[in-house]
Parts: sequence; structure tokens; C-alpha cells
Amino acid sequence: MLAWRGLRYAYPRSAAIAYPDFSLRPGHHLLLRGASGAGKSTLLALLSGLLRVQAGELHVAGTALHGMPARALDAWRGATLGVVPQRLHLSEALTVAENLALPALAAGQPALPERARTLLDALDLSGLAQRRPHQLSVGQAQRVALARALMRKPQILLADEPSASLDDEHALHMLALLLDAAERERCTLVIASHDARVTEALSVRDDVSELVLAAPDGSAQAVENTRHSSDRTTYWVDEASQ
Ligand SMILES: Nc1ncnc2c1ncn2[C@@H]1O[C@H](COP(=O)(O)OP(=O)(O)OP(=O)(O)O)[C@@H](O)[C@H]1O
Repeated sequence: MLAWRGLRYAYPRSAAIAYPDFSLRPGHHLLLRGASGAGKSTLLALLSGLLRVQAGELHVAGTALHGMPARALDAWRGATLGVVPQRLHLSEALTVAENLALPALAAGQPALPERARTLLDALDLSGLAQRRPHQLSVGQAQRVALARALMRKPQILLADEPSASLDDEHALHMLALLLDAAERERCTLVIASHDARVTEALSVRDDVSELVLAAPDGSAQAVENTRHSSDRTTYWVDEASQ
């Protein structure tokens, strides 16, 4: 479902971020961890085709993204990925129902109101379809963003720092909702987080792999230690090579 080899990305006038080769076990979800600046957001942008692969191979949901033209990437992204961004990016000018319709409409597809209703019900948002984002609680807004990400039945659900700025109760609830949604919708969940509460909550699951990126500190050496246990895999990357 997710695999890359020799994957590197360099921003202009910056050293390349080199990612260790990785292949997600079938049926697993991915927790992407790492210090600030280690390259988590860059990796999410590569996985979602927002950044183009500069070097190496990247396979996401059965598609080779390396070498794919930008237009094809756009169409692939809309049909394959659901994204819950850290800042939810709900449109304030639109109602909840309209926010949910947006991904399909933007792709020239029908608005799928039935699908929206089903998701709103499943996420305990029934009755809020005509509200605007500023009329929602933080938790409700997050669930709307999750519903929007699920609208087109994605194969991969990406969540960037889903617990940021949430208290313990809401953070764990959001995590549970993501895992439930992934199970119900049969999609692979990719969570980027440096929240210890998320790590701890996911550590009891035997269907979550972790990829841990360390902040580059100037060392040019790449070191990868792979720790396997019977039911869990953690890849520790001590340095991103330059
Ligand atoms: N647009 C950009 N131009 C230049 N350098 C960038 C750009 N975006 C990110 N970087 C650099 O690339 C490296 C990886 O950044 P990235 O945002 O992927 O890290 P991160 O692990 O997501 O960090 P955080 O947890 O703080 O969000 C950092 O050194 C960052 O300064």
C-alpha cells in the first residue's frame, strides 16, 4: 500500500532530506513520528503528490508516483487520498454540507449528498449540516474535516498532527474516530504526530507500524535500526542523510 526506496527531497538551496527505504506491512497503518524539522510534513506532501518526487521511487496505493505528471497526480490524489490537515481548512463561507460537497464538485463529480448524510450520522454530526464552521465546537469542526476527507472513499487517509491543540479527552477521541473510520471505510491510516499521547495510545495496537525520523543535526551518516517484535514493527532512523 505504501513503499519507497531511495526517496530524497531537497528544497531550493537546502540539503536533501533522505528517507530510509520503507515498506508498510499489508493491513498496517502508519504512525510517522519525529522531531520538528525531521521531514514529516515533507513526506506527507510527497505521499499525497503535492510535492513531486525528485529522486527515488514512491508507491502509494498501488500507483508509482515518481515520474507522474502534475495533472495526473492531481486526479490521482482526489480519487485516492483523504486528508485531515492540521489546520482544518474548512471554508467559512460554506455550510458543513457544502464543505463536504466541495472535494467532489472540485473534481467535476456529483456532490453525493447521501454519502455526506451517512458520514455526518456516523460522526455524530447529524443536524449540523447547515451550520457554518464558526458555529461548531473544535471537536465538531475536526469531525467535519474527517467527514470531508472520507467523502470520496479514499484508499489512504492522512492525518497531520490530529491531536494538536486538543486536550487529552478530545485527542484520544479524535484518534479513536480516525481508527474507526479507517476500519469502517477499509482504508490505510497515515498519522503524522509528535504527540506522546498518540504514540502511547497506538502502542497497544498490533496493526500500526511506526516510522521515526530524527532531526538532522549535520551528520552525513544515515543509520537505520529496524526493531521487529512478533506483532509490531518500529523503524528508528537516527539521522537523515544529507
Ligand atoms: N518550503 C520550504 N523551503 C525550504 N525548506 C523547507 C520548506 N519546508 C520545509 N523545509 C525544511 O525542510 C525540513 C523538513 O521540514 P518538515 O516541515 O518536513 O519537517 P517536520 O518534521 O514536518 O517538522 P514539524 O514537526 O516542525 O512540522 C526542515 O529543515 C525545514 O526547515
